[in-house]
Amino acid sequence: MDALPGLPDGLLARLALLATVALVSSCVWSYLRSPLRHVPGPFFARISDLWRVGSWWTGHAQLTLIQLHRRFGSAVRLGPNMISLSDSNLINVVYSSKTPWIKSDMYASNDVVVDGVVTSNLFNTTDQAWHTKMVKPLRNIGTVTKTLAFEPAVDETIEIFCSKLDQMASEGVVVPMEKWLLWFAYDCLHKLTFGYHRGYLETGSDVGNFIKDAYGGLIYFGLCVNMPLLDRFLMKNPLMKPFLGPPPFLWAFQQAYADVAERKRKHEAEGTSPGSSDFLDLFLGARDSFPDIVSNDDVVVNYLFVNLVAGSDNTGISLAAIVYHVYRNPRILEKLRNELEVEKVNGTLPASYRDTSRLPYLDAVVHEGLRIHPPIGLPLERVVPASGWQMPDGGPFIPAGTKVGMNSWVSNRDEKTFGPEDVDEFVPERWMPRNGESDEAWKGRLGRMKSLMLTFGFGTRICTGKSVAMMELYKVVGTLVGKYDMTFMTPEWKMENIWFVFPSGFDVKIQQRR
Ligand code: HEM
Repeated sequence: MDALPGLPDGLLARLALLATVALVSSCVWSYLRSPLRHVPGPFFARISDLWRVGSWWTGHAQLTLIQLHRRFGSAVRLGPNMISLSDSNLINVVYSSKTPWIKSDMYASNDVVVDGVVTSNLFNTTDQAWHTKMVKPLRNIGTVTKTLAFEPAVDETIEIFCSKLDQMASEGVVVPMEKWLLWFAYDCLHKLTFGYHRGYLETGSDVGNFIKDAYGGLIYFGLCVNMPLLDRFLMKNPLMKPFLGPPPFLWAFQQAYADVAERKRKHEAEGTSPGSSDFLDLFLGARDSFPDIVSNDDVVVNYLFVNLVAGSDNTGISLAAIVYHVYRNPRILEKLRNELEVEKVNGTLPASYRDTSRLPYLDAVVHEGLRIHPPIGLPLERVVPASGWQMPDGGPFIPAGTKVGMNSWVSNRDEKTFGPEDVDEFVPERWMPRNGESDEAWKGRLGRMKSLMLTFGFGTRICTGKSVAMMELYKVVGTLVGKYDMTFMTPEWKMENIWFVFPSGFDVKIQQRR
């Protein structure tokens, strides 16, 4: 083969040889000399992150990881510099609030580049000081009282959802339930964020392809999470700019800026102050309490957008998981209906948050769904701090800079915390008092399970939308179970793990109960 024009004869071949030698040496070093060599794991995972990319590619990386932990134990080497942990007690160490370990570089591929500037958000930032500052207004907003102010908007969305279900029930059509629950979650959070529905439920479709675009972004994120180097060669590479097109969600960002401007105009014209019926008003109000943080419209739009993207798929998938498992188990469905009837909660539908959140069996069902099918299906990575970390129970010393993560699909199946019932099965009874268990012992066990379930994250980076999400889950599950029967049209649903574990094939015919 001729040398490339401009390159001396043979230089290309020598460069290729040099690169191969460097790569092979790094693999051999990684395998033989790495300080992590005593942590067991698949052979290829020890030498290259490509092993993780391959596992992700299959679409069921969470199931592979469960199997790996059952084979190798509580610590598994997932990459040359990455360890996965399964012991739910270690959540308190890795995600501790007191001395937080920072998020790893896997999150950086979620940054967007706008006009050449890399922009982070609350979810993906690895800058702990910036996060501590930016999260303050949200912590203030996420109180239970503020969440209750959102309830009428959730009710309105449930009513639209039920009117569509009533219509589909009377037509006898097959309902792809996981899609409708996703549209519910997107519409509900859009209403809570901007004060109006985007129209997913009304039209029964993905308006403006927002959900499809979000899915495309997640595929990219999920790929780079496993090998962050790829992001530096792709999206964050200036040479790739001509091939990338406009930044994702450009039109949705423009719409968000227009919504903020319109709301400010409205308050000015009417002489009103921002209230608390949606996040947009809450953030405009937060400008007074946190003027140095919520300093301009860019910050407000950043908060609103991350809410929408971080919260919608998560809630839709969780709803689908809970509803699927309940309707697949007639015994559980019956027991839940009895509780709703005895407590007279199904007298008023949509079921109220105050009524539904105090029902122990509904609470058990919701937590069991969140435990067995958490929406996020890859480890939440953190970096071991400068002091290094001595693993417990005679494990090896893990040096500073190592990436360590827990996957909630794995830690939520930790038998020590969530057993002795079969941890792979949907058994809400694990959250209920056992025969002969005192009230005090049950409450202690319940509190421990709830605090060690990783579905919403933990510590300083715990989900800021948890109380809003829980309100949606209790109310929607309470309402559906009270109002509808479902007949399954497929033997089983399928799952695809790209970062979120999306279900498909939850096809049912529905009948109104009354
Ligand atoms: C069942 C539903 C939900 C689940 C399971 C869930 C789960 C999570 C998890 C695991 C994290 C932390 C990820 C990490 O450590 O890397 C997170 C962060 C976040 N979630 Fe959620 N989420 C849900 C709903 C929501 C909703 C409804 C909202 C908005 C109202 C929301 C907004 C956020 C934000 C803004 C963050 C970043 C927080 C920070 O780093 O300070 N989430 N969520």
